[in-house]
Amino acid sequence: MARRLAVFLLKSVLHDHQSFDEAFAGSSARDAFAAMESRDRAFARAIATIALRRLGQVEDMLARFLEKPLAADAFEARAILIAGATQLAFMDVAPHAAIGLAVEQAKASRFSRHLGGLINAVLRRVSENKAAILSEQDAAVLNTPAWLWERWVAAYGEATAREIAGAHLEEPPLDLSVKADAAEWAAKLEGEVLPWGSVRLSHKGRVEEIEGYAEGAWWVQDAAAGIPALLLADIAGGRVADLCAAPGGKTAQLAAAGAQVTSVDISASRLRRLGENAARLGLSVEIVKANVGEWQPKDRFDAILLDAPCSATGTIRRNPDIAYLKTAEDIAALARVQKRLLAHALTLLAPGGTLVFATCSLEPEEGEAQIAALLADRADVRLLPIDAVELNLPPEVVTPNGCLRTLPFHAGGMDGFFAARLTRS
Ligand SMILES: C[S@@+](CC[C@H](N)C(=O)[O-])C[C@H]1O[C@@H](n2cnc3c(N)ncnc32)[C@H](O)[C@@H]1O
Repeated sequence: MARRLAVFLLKSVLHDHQSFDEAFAGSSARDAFAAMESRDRAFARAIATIALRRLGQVEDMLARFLEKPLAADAFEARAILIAGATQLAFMDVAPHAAIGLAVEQAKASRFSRHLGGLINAVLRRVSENKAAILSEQDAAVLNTPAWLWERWVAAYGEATAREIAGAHLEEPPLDLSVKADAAEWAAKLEGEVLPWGSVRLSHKGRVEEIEGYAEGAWWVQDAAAGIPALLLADIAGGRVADLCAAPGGKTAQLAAAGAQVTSVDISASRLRRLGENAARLGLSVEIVKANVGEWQPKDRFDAILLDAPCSATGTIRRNPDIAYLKTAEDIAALARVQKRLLAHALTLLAPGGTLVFATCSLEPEEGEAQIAALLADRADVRLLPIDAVELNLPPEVVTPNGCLRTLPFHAGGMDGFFAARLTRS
């Protein structure tokens, strides 16, 4: 059953272009997967996630033994082959189990029944030849879609692009943001406190079962995602707008720092989650459903955090499906949205106030270039440079002009984030 779910998840992402998390969440509502034990679901998730992290290598292996490419409508057989080869090459699953169950699954399906023999032959050859193939593959290049590889080489140089791609192969740790007493919680949970206050756990389990979850002592948030809110210093008692706020990781930080927070988002369902999260954490925030590009509050804000919608290529390590769901056109379209939201957000800032613009993208159009264009355009807007020492940040995450640029391999692994701190006269 685990293999069937893994194949369903791979088909959902690679063929139906659905997000992995949506497909995984939706799968439990399907009769076929409803009764699965959580251990099997976790194994299915592992197969599909590793397959997406290593997709280029896996497809390269398969192509070596397929006499001709599979027909376009053989997407189920393709997913069965990918799941099977992933188990053989990257999960140390016994060949008779990985191959036998793949063939069984194909034979039980009216779409793939006729390909059972081919699947058997190809997976056998993968199993026999995997060590030799792995030793000659260029994992970084193969596992990064070509258009992203070209962009990252252009933006960061080849050596850094290789480090980015390398980080995408690693299973990320679980990072928490803590309401208070990070050191105490790190000790209790046997984690470590990172210098800017996030707590990192190496062991994983169901988040809801970890001590402190139910009492609202902490929430899950990548260590890099925890930095933008810290850039708004001295906000206790101030009026702060968190724009594009749901599900509320940064809202929680701002509220825990003592600000009066107004959280704005366009999505009702995501705002519902924000409300639930704030309630669990015992934090009080004002929630507004609005389009940030048009929102007209009564008063201006002392501080604003705009965590704009973006391509999220900085989160590929946590969400490897993103590499196969996003396109270059998405980046251009999102950059236009960000420009509009940022221009409007600046109108909501009190003169002399501070605005942090953030995206979890590796693409300069959604970060460095966005801010360079704004500063060239607007004499009334100024960059307030970030000082790594001020927040105990590793020096490599601050750019020469004082913006935040984290990359997935920084600090033992973190999301790729960009942030700029601005003020308006
Ligand atoms: C990167 S996520 C925000 C994550 C959030 N800041 C956190 O820390 O938990 C971007 C959010 O922008 C919202 N969004 C997208 N376009 C919007 C718009 N025009 N106005 C308001 N919210 C928008 C999405 O619904 C999504 O929740």
